[in-house]
Amino acid sequence: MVKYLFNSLNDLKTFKEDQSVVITDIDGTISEITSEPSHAKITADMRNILFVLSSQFKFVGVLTGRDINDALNIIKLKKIVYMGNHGLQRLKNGKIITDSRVNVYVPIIKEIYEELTTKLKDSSGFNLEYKTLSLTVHYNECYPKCCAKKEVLNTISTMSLGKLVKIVEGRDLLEIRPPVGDDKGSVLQKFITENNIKKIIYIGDDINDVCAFKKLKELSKEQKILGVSVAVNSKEVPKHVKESANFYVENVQETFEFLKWLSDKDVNKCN
Ligand SMILES: O=P(O)(O)OC[C@H]1O[C@H](O[C@H]2O[C@H](CO)[C@@H](O)[C@H](O)[C@H]2O)[C@H](O)[C@@H](O)[C@@H]1O
Repeated sequence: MVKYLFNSLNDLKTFKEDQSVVITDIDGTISEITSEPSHAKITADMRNILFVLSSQFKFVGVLTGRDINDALNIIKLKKIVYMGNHGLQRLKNGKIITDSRVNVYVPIIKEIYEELTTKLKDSSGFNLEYKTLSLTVHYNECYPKCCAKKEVLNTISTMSLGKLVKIVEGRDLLEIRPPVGDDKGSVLQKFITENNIKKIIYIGDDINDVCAFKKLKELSKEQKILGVSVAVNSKEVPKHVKESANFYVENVQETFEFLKWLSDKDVNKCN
């Protein structure tokens, strides 16, 4: 049963130590949702707390559906771990490493982007975010949203290249991705194994974060790690997303409060 995080801080004191890891999603988790994706940003306070935590903890990182350059532009911190395009891109020693399995799909994604742009140009509200390795079709400005989603799915089904890609639903969006690569759960698991992580917190708000929540539960149950997941709630967040996590906070501001609490070494201030 998911618990309100600020009633459960005692359970989380064990994470206030330098071997801990915090990985977070970006949109809706550490940055407020904006109707135009390119307007998303994090506050100076949020940036500061991520910076502080990155010098206290083993790792602090973001695992996002955004292109990694976009994530870098939003976060603007050198010391943290970046995993972009749902883990298809990673930043290592200042260089972007791309999962080589996607190379063959790059021109396919581009062609689908161009075709969709043409086919959806007379329908109002769609916003196409081209991310080289994937493509996001936002319909948050369409009305009704369910029809917009159907329109995109129907349009892709008429394209010959449509059969070669994977379509994944997110918060008022459909993502067109290569059929290779992993979900956020498998990406997180790989990261945990590669870095011998024993204590990890994952924070997210979207359907795509559920795999990460579930993976941490599974690995914790097998006693491989001590992992907790935190869902950032809002009226747009589907109930099952919140219920898949161990804890929830009510909004992005509470994510910040939680990160601040984690960075505070004085455990007596916890409650
Ligand atoms: O895994 P995430 O970091 O949460 O990435 C998921 C998608 O986030 C972005 O879209 C979401 O945020 C936008 C800005 O607030 C908002 O306009 C949109 O409705 C949300 O779905 C991003 O633009 C996508 O590329 C990511 O896949």
